[in-house]
Amino acid sequence: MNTEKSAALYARAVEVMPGGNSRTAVYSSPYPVYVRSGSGARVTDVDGVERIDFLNNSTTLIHGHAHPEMVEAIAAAVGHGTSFGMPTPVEVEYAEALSARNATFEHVRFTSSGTEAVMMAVQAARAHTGRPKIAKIAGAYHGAYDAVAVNNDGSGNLISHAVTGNPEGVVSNTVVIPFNDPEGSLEVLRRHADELACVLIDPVPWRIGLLPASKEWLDALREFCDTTGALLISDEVGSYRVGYHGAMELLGAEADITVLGKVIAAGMPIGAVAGRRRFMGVFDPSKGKPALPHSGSYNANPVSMSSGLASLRLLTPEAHERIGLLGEQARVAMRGALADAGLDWEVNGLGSLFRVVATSAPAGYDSSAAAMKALYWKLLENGIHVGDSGLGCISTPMGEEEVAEYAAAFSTSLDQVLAEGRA
Ligand SMILES: Cc1ncc(COP(=O)(O)O)c(/C=N\OC[C@@H]2NC(=O)[C@H](CON)NC2=O)c1O
Repeated sequence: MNTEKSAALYARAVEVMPGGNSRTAVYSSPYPVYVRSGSGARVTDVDGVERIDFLNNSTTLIHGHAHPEMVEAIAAAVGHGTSFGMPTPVEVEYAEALSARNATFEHVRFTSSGTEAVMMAVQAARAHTGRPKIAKIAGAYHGAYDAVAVNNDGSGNLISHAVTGNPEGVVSNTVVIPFNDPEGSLEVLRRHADELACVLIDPVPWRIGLLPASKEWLDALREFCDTTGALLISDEVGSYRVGYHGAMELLGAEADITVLGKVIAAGMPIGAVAGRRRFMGVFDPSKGKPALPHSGSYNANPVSMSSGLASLRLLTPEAHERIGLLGEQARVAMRGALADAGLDWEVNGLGSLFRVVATSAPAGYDSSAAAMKALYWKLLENGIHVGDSGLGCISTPMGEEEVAEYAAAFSTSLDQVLAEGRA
């Protein structure tokens, strides 16, 4: 596989950036493949190699690359100015459209990333309740905010290990609960009940396997929060795309506050906090100094707002259903290829999201992760881009042809990985 130009770019990058990188998720060893452009479901790298993009920037690009309606909306917005020290009409229009997506989105507020939206949702819960502690799922990822950068690496154990440098004063206010384990979760939550501001969950947490939350577990969390006054926060930055009204509605549950990002603008920087009025009131500056002041130079900038409005217009119930069916086709095809290869790996996901979970190391590989990384590179050689930890998704420009191409490449790449392990 020709990656000469990527190698040359990386050699320059390491001179001016730590490890030549600005985003851990896009680093690959020995160096990442650099992309030149994207169009629809396909991307072209700097060496001219075209691939079908099933990663879509960590599932953000639900309408693929350079969708004509998205480009038109963003270009028109840019032509009138990229940001202002005043609100713009499109912020109101987009807030109305987003609020209409779910009955619990009574009030919405915009940020420029999912990380910021998680941070503001947690701070809102702390401001509303006056309590310091938060609970999160063991192993789940919620972005870079230090209060949630605790036990977020997919390990799943209940030890509150944290990212390097996270101070004890932060880590001690974050407790972790076992995913989809009602009794185990309640045992932890009851121990901290009078100090808990919120229970923060991802209803389809990708780092611990991309399995959906069970109704039993969600009901147990809902009842705990109703009883103790802690807020139930659903972080749907990644999982919102599983249903027109979002993941919690699809799973038969309700959150007090929902965090959104990625697909709600599908390409421009975005984050959103959407919740019941009584909880969002901490942000309200119209009745004197707000309990929780919150600003950000690009919050609700008209380019992101226009991108968001275009994305929601394209995200119809029919579009959701179609990409959900294609997601299931991809999951079934991958399970068949793994069975044919004699591998016990899992294929999980919901709707248009999927993830291959390497559960064992094939012959010749010293870990399942090493085999997964080998599969990532083989798929790149075979014309497919998907996450190096197995995460992938369907975009609206895709059809059965792209899924068939993916299935064929997945089967071929799997055989090549196993053959190399045996060699
Ligand atoms: C549930 C959830 N909450 C918050 C965030 C942060 O949003 P962001 O600041 O807009 O990236 C995210 C962001 N990205 O998650 C997808 C994926 N998750 C990851 O763990 C990796 C990083 O490590 N491999 N990179 C990714 O982009 C998220 O999934």
